[in-house]
Amino acid sequence: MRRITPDRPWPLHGNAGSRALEARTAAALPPNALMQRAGLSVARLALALAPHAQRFWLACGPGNNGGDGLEAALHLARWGKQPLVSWLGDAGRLPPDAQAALQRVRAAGIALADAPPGAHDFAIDALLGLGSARPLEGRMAEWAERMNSGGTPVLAVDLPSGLSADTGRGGGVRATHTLSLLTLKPGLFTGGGRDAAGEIWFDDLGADLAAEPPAARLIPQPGVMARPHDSHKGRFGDVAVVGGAPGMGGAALLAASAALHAGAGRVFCALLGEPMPLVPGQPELMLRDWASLDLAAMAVACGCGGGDAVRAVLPRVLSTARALVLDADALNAVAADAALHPLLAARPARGWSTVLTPHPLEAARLLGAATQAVQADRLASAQALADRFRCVAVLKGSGTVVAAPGQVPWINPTGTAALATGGTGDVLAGLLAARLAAGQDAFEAAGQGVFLHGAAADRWPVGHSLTAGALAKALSPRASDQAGIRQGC
Ligand SMILES: NC(=O)C1=CN([C@@H]2O[C@H](COP(=O)(O)OP(=O)(O)OC[C@H]3O[C@@H](n4cnc5c(N)ncnc54)[C@H](O)[C@@H]3O)[C@@H](O)[C@H]2O)[C@@H](O)CC1
Ligand SMILES: Nc1ncnc2c1ncn2[C@@H]1O[C@H](COP(=O)(O)OP(=O)(O)O)[C@@H](O)[C@H]1O
Ligand SMILES: [K+]
Repeated sequence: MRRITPDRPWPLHGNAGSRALEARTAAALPPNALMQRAGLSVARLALALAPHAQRFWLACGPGNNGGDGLEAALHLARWGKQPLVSWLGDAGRLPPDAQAALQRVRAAGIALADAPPGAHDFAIDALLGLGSARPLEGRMAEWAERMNSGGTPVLAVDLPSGLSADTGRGGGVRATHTLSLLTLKPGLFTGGGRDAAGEIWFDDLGADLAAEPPAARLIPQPGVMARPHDSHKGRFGDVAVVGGAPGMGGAALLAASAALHAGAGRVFCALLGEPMPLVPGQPELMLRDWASLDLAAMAVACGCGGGDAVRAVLPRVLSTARALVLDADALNAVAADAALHPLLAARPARGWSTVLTPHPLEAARLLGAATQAVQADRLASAQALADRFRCVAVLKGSGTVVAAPGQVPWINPTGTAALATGGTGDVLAGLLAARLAAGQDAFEAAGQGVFLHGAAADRWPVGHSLTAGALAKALSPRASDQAGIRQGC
């Protein structure tokens, strides 16, 4: 068992993959062994998290997730703790493993209540796991609410009850810790999952994770891109930011600043239709008329604050830029103008890379769907975007998803709601363009870029508000170096 950190590209398995691995693992073990392992693991983590707690409330549901809770109660009782078991199952309809656990609990003389205890020191949520099929209601909803408002730590068994393993939708219990069993589930890391799950722990219970293809992977900590002594600015590539329509120049300048701080060799900025401003404090930026830029020789970030003006430049951008990040108004223009789609679709055949960086509303426009539908299954939505436009799609938000045709999607474990402030998306676009300019593969650049963008927010000092301008400056490779980001992926 271990706490999950982004030290490797952890495979994530959804409901079907987890069930397949469960069947495979259980088949190689004596009856009930898997659930007994699960129960022991839950009890050990509960004890480690709260060594001085006495009263452990175990809220156990009607299936095997409840069975895990019952097995945990047996261990806690053996270790001299007081297990307070509330159970809302039906003995006649229990699956066999949970039935065996119930008999063992009864044989041990542990009482089963049909209501929560009056007081407890620690709560274990074993109401629902993979079998969660509909929103919590009735007693289950009441018990979940009791855990949420109980003022104690809450350890969710396998999943916070009500949360979809596949999508991170739904929910009910808001755990402080989740012990994911057999597999790590994508729903823990995206959408509502990160808020519901708290700190994530994992026990594979002996499963061979490689035996089942993952639905996604967690982005691991990238290594620092080496800058050899014998190098010059040409080696790190040129970035051009094309955007910043009247009144929105700041967005383009933020992207340009991010590209600069992320290590691009030279950064050009073309503001659409606005007189050339001076950029105080950022003299390194080269402000140019967009028509004068040799887009074929640069990585281009297009659309940051582009307004309607970006529509006019997109045909040339799409048919000349070899490495391209499309953000914000460029995405809205693509969504609104089907005539641009063939230009976008023609890019992969020319060996050119494209990264789309929509937030959920922009993704919804591109897919012709509602934002809610996009958020309801973020992995599927990102994959649909990638497949439709044959590019790398970065669906932003909590647990950003990075998808590409024929690839296992990434989910980003870094970043917080501190990023929910104007301009941080422009910063991401500039950062990704800098990585493309350095010659990185687009899928890898997108994955590593979103990781570093979120990581910069994660190490933001408490009490200092995060602004996009300051975030851009915190992207320097040395800043992540100081935070110990050294391992390769
Ligand atoms: N079979 C085994 O030996 C093992 C099972 N494991 C556990 O088993 C879990 C999966 O077990 P199950 O497939 O039995 O599923 P669950 O225990 O998650 O729930 C299934 C039951 O809940 C009911 N249900 C679903 N949604 C409900 C709702 N909103 N309100 C009320 N009832 C609802 C279903 O009708 C069904 O009776 C995993 O998440 C994991 O915790 C693992 O620990 C590994 C070992
Ligand atoms: N709650 C959150 N948790 C993690 N990351 C977030 C959260 N909210 C926003 N972000 C990140 O902040 C950035 C915001 O981008 P975007 O919505 O395009 O903002 P803007 O258009 O103002 O630049 C994205 O990288 C997104 O993933
Ligand atoms: K649970």
